[in-house]
Amino acid sequence: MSAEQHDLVSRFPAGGVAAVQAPCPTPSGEALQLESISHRFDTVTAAEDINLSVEPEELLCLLGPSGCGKTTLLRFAAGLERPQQGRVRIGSNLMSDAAGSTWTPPEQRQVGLVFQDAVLFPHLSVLDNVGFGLPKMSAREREQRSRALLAQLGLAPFAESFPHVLSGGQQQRVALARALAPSPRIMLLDEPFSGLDARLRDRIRDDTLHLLKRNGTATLLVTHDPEEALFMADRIAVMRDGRIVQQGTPTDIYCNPQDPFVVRFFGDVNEVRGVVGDGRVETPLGPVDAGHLTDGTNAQVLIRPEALSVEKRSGPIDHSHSHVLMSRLLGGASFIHLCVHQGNDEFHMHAHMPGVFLPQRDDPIDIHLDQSQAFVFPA
Ligand SMILES: Nc1ncnc2c1ncn2[C@@H]1O[C@H](COP(=O)(O)OP(=O)(O)OP(=O)(O)O)[C@@H](O)[C@H]1O
Repeated sequence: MSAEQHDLVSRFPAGGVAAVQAPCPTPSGEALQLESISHRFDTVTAAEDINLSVEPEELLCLLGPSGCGKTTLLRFAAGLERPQQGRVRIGSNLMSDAAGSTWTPPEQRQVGLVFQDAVLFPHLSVLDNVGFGLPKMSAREREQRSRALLAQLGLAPFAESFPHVLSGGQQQRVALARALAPSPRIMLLDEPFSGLDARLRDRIRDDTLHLLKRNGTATLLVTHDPEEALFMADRIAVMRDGRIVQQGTPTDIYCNPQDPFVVRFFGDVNEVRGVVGDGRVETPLGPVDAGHLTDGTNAQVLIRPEALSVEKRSGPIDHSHSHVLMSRLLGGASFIHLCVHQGNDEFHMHAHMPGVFLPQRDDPIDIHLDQSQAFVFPA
């Protein structure tokens, strides 16, 4: 537990949730709004004119590489840091305004905070940890609410246990239940699954998603993991260097990326350069529609490996034709290294094929391109 997290837990209950008597009514308008937020730490721009809102019941993922400013935005929402410019609203209430004197401390914001570490009270039972943020409820109501949340997370048998006997994943679920217990206006989750091993992480993500949706809780989730964002989010905001590069539904972001950074951030890509002619760019896999780019523009074409469909050709080994370099089974998909020919040029490309498809080294192949996963940008 970091010193700051210890302080937070001591200052206000439930690991960052202000104590409330009963579930809050759903606020009108956005659950959270960050308006024109800018902030610098010395020479680092952590936030540059950020405008972001989370709707009631919506789960918004802030996605980006380490150091891009995700946690800083979450801290502005929680009231753990004051932005140098801009405003923060929770529900219809102004929480902070850099231009004026408005400032609401974290314990009065009715937010639920969950960090990468569970930060439980070691001397309290699981049940009492979850009920800690509900001091104004009767003991009976508090117990009912806590047990109901524990049951939703499969933790009912551990209600009387103490945190030290729980696994890391179970502790993280208790932290979630505790943050949710007072029905916060918004849950702020900062990489809550990143300390868990892969299989456990998948289960807890799934449990968390269902819990948040069942409770209709607006949530801002910070993550650097694109798969996690796709799995969890109703909407994703992709960040880089303190700026939001693109925001939209997971399908928008994945299938209609507006910037090469967004394409690359979601995984491996095959890159080809060319010049737009007749509204297209010639690639070793055939012509790709250049969209709005005008003829003569130098272009980069980013092609996702799953856009390549590989078929084995019958016939002898012929290195003047596209062929297989190596195949690996990844589990649900196969990863194939290809030598792709275009005239006298050779390109090393990657293909993902569903299921078990493992052509041998040197096998001659035909390749079909799914243009919906090929994206053209100015070079
Ligand atoms: N209190 C601080 N003092 C100085 N620089 C800071 C402070 N807090 C954050 N920064 C810097 O601001 C930038 C954004 O940091 P932030 O923690 O918000 O990024 P992040 O995207 O959450 O990264 P990570 O995923 O690694 O946590 C980084 O360059 C970081 O070093």
